[in-house]
Amino acid sequence: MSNLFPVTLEDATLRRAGKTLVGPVNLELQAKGVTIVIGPNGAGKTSLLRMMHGIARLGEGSIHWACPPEEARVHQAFVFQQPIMMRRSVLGNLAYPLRLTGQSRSEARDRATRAAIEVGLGDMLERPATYLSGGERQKLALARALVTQPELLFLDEPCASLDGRATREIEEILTRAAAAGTRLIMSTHDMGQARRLATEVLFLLNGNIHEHSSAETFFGGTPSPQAQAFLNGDIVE
Ligand SMILES: Nc1ncnc2c1ncn2[C@@H]1O[C@H](COP(=O)(O)OP(=O)(O)OP(=O)(O)O)[C@@H](O)[C@H]1O
Repeated sequence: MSNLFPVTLEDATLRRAGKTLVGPVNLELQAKGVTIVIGPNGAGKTSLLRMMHGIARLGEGSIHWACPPEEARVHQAFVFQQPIMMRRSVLGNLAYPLRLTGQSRSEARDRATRAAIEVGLGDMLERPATYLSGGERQKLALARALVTQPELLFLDEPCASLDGRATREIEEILTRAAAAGTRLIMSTHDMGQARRLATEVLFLLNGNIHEHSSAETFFGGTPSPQAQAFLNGDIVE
């Protein structure tokens, strides 16, 4: 069970160059589940995730975690659409964050090896991360994010440029992480993926949350008219 939740956003707003990218957002997220963030291009999905994680500095309003903010920071991780790899082996990429938390070289190596096996990279331990395929890189990025056992994991379209097989494998890893208690907040353009993973949905329009509902309500036929239009593939503005 997470110590970070509930998290409450009060009029949280992100601005850049005089433009409001997202907000004011008022939202409370509970400790359990998989929150899928969807909406048209430019609706503010990435901006919302970055603002919540703290990579993008809040302009106005506030974000309250159930624990001190420094603690909340330590217990969360972020996976980007384009994974950033260190110029090290698969094992080196996975061991590095563990070394930063103070684990000994051999502890970090053992844990990193298990983490690689868990995501199906067990036979590539010594391969330079820069030699990996797109799907393998994203699995490594996920393993690296999960290896320190975060309570909350943000993911920004992690399967955007992956084929069906890699997408399925990533979804299996995410499903296992969620079952093991990691709270997931993830944006996607793939409505099939949203249906497969979501327990609740945040539907964004024009930088704001237009709808926050359970996956059952959202996909079960009773979303708002704009959300229904989006699900139908209509252009929504
Ligand atoms: N650093 C920035 N400076 C100025 N404008 C930005 C910046 N980052 C994003 N934007 C703008 O903010 C809006 C929201 O962008 P964001 O990437 O959050 O949307 P999104 O829903 O994730 O879009 P997509 O589905 O296309 O990835 C867009 O109009 C975008 O052009």
